[in-house]
Parts: sequence; structure tokens; C-alpha cells
Amino acid sequence: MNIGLTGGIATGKSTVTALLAERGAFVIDADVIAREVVLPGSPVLEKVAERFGPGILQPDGSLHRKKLGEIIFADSQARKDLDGLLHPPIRALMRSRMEERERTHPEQLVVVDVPLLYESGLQGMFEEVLVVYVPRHIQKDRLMKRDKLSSEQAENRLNSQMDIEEKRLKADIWIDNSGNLEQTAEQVSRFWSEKGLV
Ligand SMILES: CC(C)(COP(=O)(O)OP(=O)(O)OC[C@H]1O[C@@H](n2cnc3c(N)ncnc32)[C@H](O)[C@@H]1O)[C@@H](O)C(=O)NCCC(=O)NCCS
Ligand SMILES: Nc1ncnc2c1ncn2[C@@H]1O[C@H](COP(=O)(O)OP(=O)(O)OP(=O)(O)O)[C@@H](O)[C@H]1O
Repeated sequence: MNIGLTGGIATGKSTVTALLAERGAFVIDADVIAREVVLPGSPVLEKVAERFGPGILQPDGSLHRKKLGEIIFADSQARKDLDGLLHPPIRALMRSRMEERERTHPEQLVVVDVPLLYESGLQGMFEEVLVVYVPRHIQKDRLMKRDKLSSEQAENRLNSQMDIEEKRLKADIWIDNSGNLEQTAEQVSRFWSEKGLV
């Protein structure tokens, strides 16, 4: 049993994922995998440095995430190039971890948190897709606050993704995270019982 969980940047995917994990779901996070595939010494990081120059590496050889983020969120060609390098290995690792967990724990719900699920056309990998939704103005407010971004930096990040309204329309199930955390937790509980999970 698996679901793909998605939403926009800062709509609350981690918040909802944590609630599902508390209930007993097994969570796989594509952002964590995205960090693993560019660990120092990895061939993928080498390719990223070839494309973007050695300036995107820290003195210790690790990825300078902030610097690369500034580049790719302001330049769509740069973003496409990065996606071309990172998405295939991210997808492969995600798929193998998901299949392994389903094989060893067939009764457990596997939740795969994939921020760019629809942008990457990955809906076919999952039995159902759950979207964590807030309207765009709340999304922008929470993003600016959490990451201490200016309005322009936040807009760049929002504009580099599919609009959250479009994701909600595509969703099999959606959770409204624009209220308080209790209201979100109630919707998660309802989802859990409707699926017949214990
Ligand atoms: C550019 C990077 C180094 C910036 O790192 P940083 O630590 O500042 O951000 P973080 O990884 O926490 O990402 C935060 C969010 O940004 C959004 N985001 C990240 N990459 C992209 C992208 N290529 N296109 C659109 N949105 C993106 C996602 O909503 C993600 O959850 C990093 O985001 C990255 O490696 N991106 C490429 C891999 C990727 O596509 N990851 C997201 C889905 S798997
Ligand atoms: N219901 C809520 N009420 C108020 N604040 C919230 C709520 N849900 C989440 N937040 C806050 O909004 C911000 C974004 O939430 P969260 O980190 O869960 O989003 P995300 O979708 O996982 O983000 P990302 O796309 O960057 O991984 C965080 O600062 C979080 O504390």
C-alpha cells in the first residue's frame, strides 16, 4: 500500500508527513534522497560542478545549496539542466526503497513525499496521490517566514513549480492545511480511518 504525497513549496508536506508517520506510516522523502545523491565524492555532484562551475562547492567539497538555489530558482534553463542531472538518480533510489519496504512490510502504508511529483509526471508510480494544499497567499507568507526570504525570492521559488490550485485539481485526495494544526490533524485521522488503517 502506498501513496505519493505532494503539494507546493511550504504548503505543509513535512507537517502532514509527520502526522502520518506518528500513525505508523513509513515515510520516504525525496528531498532527503536529493541530498544523498549529491554527497561529496558522488559522480552526480561531479556532473553538477561541471555544469555550474566549482563555485557551487563549499571548501570541504560539499554542495553549496544556497548558492545553487539562487541560480536555479532565477533561471529556468539552469533548473532544467539540474533536474536532468538529479531527477533520474533520485527516481531510481526512491523506487527501490519503496519496493523494498512494500516487500518487507506489506501491511504498512508507505508514504513517499515528492515535492515535484506532478512536474515530473510521477503519478503512475503510486496507488493514490495526496496533495497538501494551502492557498497561494498563505503559501508565500509561510515560505517567506520560514526561510527568511524576500517577496521576490519567494515568488521565484513559487513560479518554478506548478501552481498549487492545479495540483489540488489533479489530486486523488487533498488535505487543507490553511487552518490550524489540529484541523489538519483531524483530516489526517479521517484519511487514516477511511483507508481502513489501524
Ligand atoms: C537547488 C537546491 C540545492 C537548493 O537547496 P535548498 O536546501 O535551498 O532547498 P531544498 O532542497 O530544501 O528544497 C526546498 C524545496 O524547493 C523546491 N525545489 C527544489 N528543487 C526544485 C526544482 N528543481 N524545481 C522546482 N522546485 C524545486 C521543492 O519544493 C523543495 O521541497 C535543492 O533544492 C536541489 O538539489 N534541487 C534539485 C533536486 C530537486 O528537484 N529536489 C526537489 C524534488 S526531489
Ligand atoms: N497548519 C499550519 N499553521 C501554521 N503554520 C504551519 C501550518 N502547517 C505548516 N506550517 C508552517 O509552514 C511552514 C511550511 O511547512 P512545512 O515545512 O511542513 O512545508 P513543506 O511543504 O514540507 O515545505 P518544503 O516544500 O520546503 O519541503 C513551516 O514553517 C511550518 O511550521
